[in-house]
Amino acid sequence: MMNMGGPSTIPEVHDFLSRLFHDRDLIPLPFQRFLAPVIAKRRTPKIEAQYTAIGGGSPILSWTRKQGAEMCALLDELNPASAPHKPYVAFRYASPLTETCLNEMRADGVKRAVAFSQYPQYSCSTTGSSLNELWKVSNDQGGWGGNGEVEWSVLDRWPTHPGLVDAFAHNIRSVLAQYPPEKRNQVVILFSAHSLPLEIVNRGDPYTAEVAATVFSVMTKLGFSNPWRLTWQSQVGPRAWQGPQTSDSIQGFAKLGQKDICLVPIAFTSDHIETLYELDIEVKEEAEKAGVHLTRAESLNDNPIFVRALADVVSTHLNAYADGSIGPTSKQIGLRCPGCTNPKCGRTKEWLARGGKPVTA
Ligand SMILES: C=CC1=C(C)c2cc3[nH]c(cc4nc(cc5[nH]c(cc1n2)c(C)c5CCC(=O)O)C(CCC(=O)O)=C4C)c(C)c3C=C
Ligand code: FES
Ligand SMILES: [Fe+2]
Repeated sequence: MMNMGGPSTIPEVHDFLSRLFHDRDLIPLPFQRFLAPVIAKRRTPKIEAQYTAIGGGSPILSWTRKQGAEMCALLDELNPASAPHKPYVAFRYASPLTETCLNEMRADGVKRAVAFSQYPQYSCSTTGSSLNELWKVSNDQGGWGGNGEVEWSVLDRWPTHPGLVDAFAHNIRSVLAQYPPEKRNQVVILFSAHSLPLEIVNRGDPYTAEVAATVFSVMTKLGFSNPWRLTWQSQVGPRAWQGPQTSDSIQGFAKLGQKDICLVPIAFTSDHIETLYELDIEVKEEAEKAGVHLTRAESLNDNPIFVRALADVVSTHLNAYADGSIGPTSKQIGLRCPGCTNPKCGRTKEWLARGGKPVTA
């Protein structure tokens, strides 16, 4: 289960930010090795305060472990032929890192594994970075797992999986049910996803289109019961990012007289500072000042519909792989972005297409 991860405790915040700012797949900086530590150090107090405000750390590891355990219990029933199934967590910027994950798999003698991205929508800056890291750690000198020790397949995206869409629709309906019937279908459903720098969007990154696909599937499931928009949050730094921004959009709607808004975080499946701090504290305060009554759909976390969806995504993949109707990767992952200049992408994708085996002469 691959994801970015988050600091479970306050003392882990600095190392989390340091790894994040060192990642050239996420943020290519000039003089990265010198600038990354400086920016990470400067940003640490602010981010520590945010994690303190949400209870002293990111809940992502505990949610991921719970999701993994429940998903595998379901998988043992659904796919007895490949049982027992066991979840391993590989975070990009926080513990447990890819290295720890592979060491655990090695100790357990794992021979078959699915690299399962926990980002439903694919971006080269998120899932792509995690896969590049998997290549690096498993292929580096002394690394394990990248030379045929493990038969790998990849679940790189699942933006419109019916179970995922159902889980989002269920959480939205639960919030709408709290409104009086005469207001219920007037509430604006405001889907909010983490933004991307426009350089990445314009390189041809699939993320914005896949997020829009999730949103459209959820609205289809809801029978287009309400007006809706997709907006983008959490931009950092001076570069241009995909807009419109979530907070600006709420202010814009307020000016237009639209004062009932229900926020839906659509590109991350567990709670994290961007829901618990940015949306629930910062954005909510600004909205209230503008006279907007803001509600939020719960994150998917351990929603049973969502956990069943995770099991179904994997089960369907295992069956299709076993009967030969799919290979180790999706067709889509083989196609690099038209503007890609990152040699790591090519190397990782070729290795994954071989199911994690070395090149044979
Ligand atoms: C699908 C989700 C995410 C995308 C896409 C994404 C892209 C992206 N992020 C940054 C920079 C930062 N992100 C930070 C934290 C953070 N990012 C996401 C998700 C996505 N990011 C999450 C869930 C979190 C919080 C982790 C948690 O609490 O569990 C941070 C650190 C916080 C801060 O300093 O503000 C930075 C920096 C870029 C540049 C980027 C696209 C290239
Ligand atoms: S940046 Fe998208 S494939 Fe390299
Ligand atoms: Fe981010």
